[in-house]
Amino acid sequence: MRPRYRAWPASASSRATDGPVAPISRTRRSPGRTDASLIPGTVEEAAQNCPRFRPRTSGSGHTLLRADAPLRIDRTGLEGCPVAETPSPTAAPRRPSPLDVARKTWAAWRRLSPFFRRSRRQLLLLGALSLVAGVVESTLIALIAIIAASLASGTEGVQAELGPLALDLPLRAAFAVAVVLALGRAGVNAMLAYVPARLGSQAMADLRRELFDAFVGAAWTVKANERGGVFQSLMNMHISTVSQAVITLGHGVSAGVTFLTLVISAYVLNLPAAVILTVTSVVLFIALRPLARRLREYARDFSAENIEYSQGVDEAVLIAEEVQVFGASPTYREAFYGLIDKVRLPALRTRFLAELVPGLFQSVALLLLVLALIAVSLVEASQFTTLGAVVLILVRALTYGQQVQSVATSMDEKIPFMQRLADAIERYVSHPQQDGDTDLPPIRELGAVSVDFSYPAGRQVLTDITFSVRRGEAVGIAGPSGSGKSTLVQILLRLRDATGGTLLVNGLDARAFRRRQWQERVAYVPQTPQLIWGTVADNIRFYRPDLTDADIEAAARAANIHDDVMSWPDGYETVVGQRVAAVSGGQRQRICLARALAGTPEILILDEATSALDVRSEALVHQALEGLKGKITLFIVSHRLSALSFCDRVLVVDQGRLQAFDTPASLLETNAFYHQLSEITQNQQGA
Ligand SMILES: Nc1ncnc2c1ncn2[C@@H]1O[C@H](COP(=O)(O)OP(=O)(O)OP(=O)(O)O)[C@@H](O)[C@H]1O
Repeated sequence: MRPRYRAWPASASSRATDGPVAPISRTRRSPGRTDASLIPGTVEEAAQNCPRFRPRTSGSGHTLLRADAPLRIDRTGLEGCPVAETPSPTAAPRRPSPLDVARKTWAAWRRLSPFFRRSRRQLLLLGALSLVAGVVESTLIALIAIIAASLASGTEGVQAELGPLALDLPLRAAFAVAVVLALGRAGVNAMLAYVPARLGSQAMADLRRELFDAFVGAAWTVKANERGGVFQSLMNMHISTVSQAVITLGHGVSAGVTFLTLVISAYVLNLPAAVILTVTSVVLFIALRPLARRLREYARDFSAENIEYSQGVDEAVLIAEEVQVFGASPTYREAFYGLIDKVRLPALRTRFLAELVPGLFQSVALLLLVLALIAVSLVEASQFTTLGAVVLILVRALTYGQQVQSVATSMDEKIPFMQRLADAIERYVSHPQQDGDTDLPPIRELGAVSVDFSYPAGRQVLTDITFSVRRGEAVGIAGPSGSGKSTLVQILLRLRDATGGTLLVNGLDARAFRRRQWQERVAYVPQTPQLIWGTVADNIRFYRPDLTDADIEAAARAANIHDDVMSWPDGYETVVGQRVAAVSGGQRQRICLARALAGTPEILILDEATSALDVRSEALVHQALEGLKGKITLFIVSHRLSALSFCDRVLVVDQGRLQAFDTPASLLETNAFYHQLSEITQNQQGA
């Protein structure tokens, strides 16, 4: 029996399912699996581990698996494949040694420190400002305490021993100094509020640029394997969280320095009280660390579930039209609600612990403060004025101590987001697009010699493909579904490199040539080209500012879309985009053809660009291609005889091998696939 293939709806991954097919994309990780007969992790991972599955991608972009025998998938995994390595149930996990912990902490810091590198100067500025704020505040607090004591005792002036300093001021002068200090503190406070805000917004913009550049510069293989919604979630939620982390760190530096300054002031004023305060804070900080560790675990779950959720949201937008037409089925609804619920619990736990830890710190700290004061009053009952100042400074210092604790808690909450962002940037940066360093000459001849290709986790998709195409030829690419046509196109576009053999340009290895020049000279129209939100002119120009309005119009004429554009009230200024009904599918295809032609390419590749069009739209595109024939080299992937018979020669690919490369007329006589295609077409036309 021939194995069957079927596209898999994303929502299906969350419910029990039977059948000989399984998705390898858009599936969910199953935490906490223990059953040795199931593979924990994504189905993609399962496919890599399990010889029963072979992956492929359909023309519609779905990634499918072929199973040799019926199997069952449910939300916990994939039944029937052995776990590659089953950990021994008796082996107790080794407790990490303090050295391990230190090493891990250092490694984690080294990964995360780049996020803060650019902020270092401003963090130093914050530290300096906080030092000033701390000194001003402790002086002000001590002065208030002393003035209050003087007023209570009815003395004219203000006299006190402030550690090594002896204070002797008239009351008015003391009031004036206090007002100046209070205003100064307000000024420093404003700066302390501004610097972290600036830090955060700067970090957000820098990180967005860095992630975008890393993504754009990454090899296509990495981007093609990225699950939907991941990049969006990284760009939005993760970067926002990391920028908040930078702000939080700024507040932490500020609170920490102010705390230390106040503690030092307390040391100067009253040593025993200060010692007790320091010990109290350190003990508290250490006692609350386990809770903070738990918080970090919850935050990690929160980050992971958020990615899943973003993926679901992304998909909800993609299939909005179908859902509108078919209605949201209870199963789809249930799957989406499942995503919402999966985020809810980690969000609840994370928020609860994030609020609980600082609150606990404050409550316990106040209790310990009372105990500390009792101890101090017993030791130094005679120095009531300085004792009053110390009490106020201690209370204030505890507020900053609590802020430091909440900063630590908040950082725990955010670190998993930072780790994930660092992972993604590393993933993109470590797989850059390869580039050549030779200038690309005019392309006289493009060919392949013994080209093989295998996807990383899959079988060989192309085998020993050899052909050569002269400049100006129109070449069709035909073959059954899954035979490797789109993969061959990706190699011609240099999106993927052949795993064996060579793509040749004028007899030289294509990898030697600069990619930028390749991109300028080799254009592409995919099956479902995307319009960007903007005018028709923007869409044709597509971020190439050197293209003039005349170039845009010429390309639109060549693509047979000019007349349509001119019939719209705003002409080339008509706003189009993914969700604008202003253009039909055929017009969209021709706008994208114009986009491809606007850069005056030497090679144009169309991957089933007319397969979704009606006969009239297809005829208009063919008319456009007719005008290009002989001027540029054309590669046209198509299942339609109308498109293929227009070509000079057709490459017939079957099961990854080149079956024939000949003129349409000869293929009709000699090639079974082409002949069959012709018969089907004739039957359809006759029907
Ligand atoms: N990203 C991928 N990872 C693993 N295998 C893949 C991937 N993309 C495609 N394949 C496999 O490569 C084979 C060829 O796929 P390709 O999309 O090139 O075929 P095609 O001839 O263009 O098919 P169609 O006419 O249906 O679009 C398929 O069997 C598919 O399973």
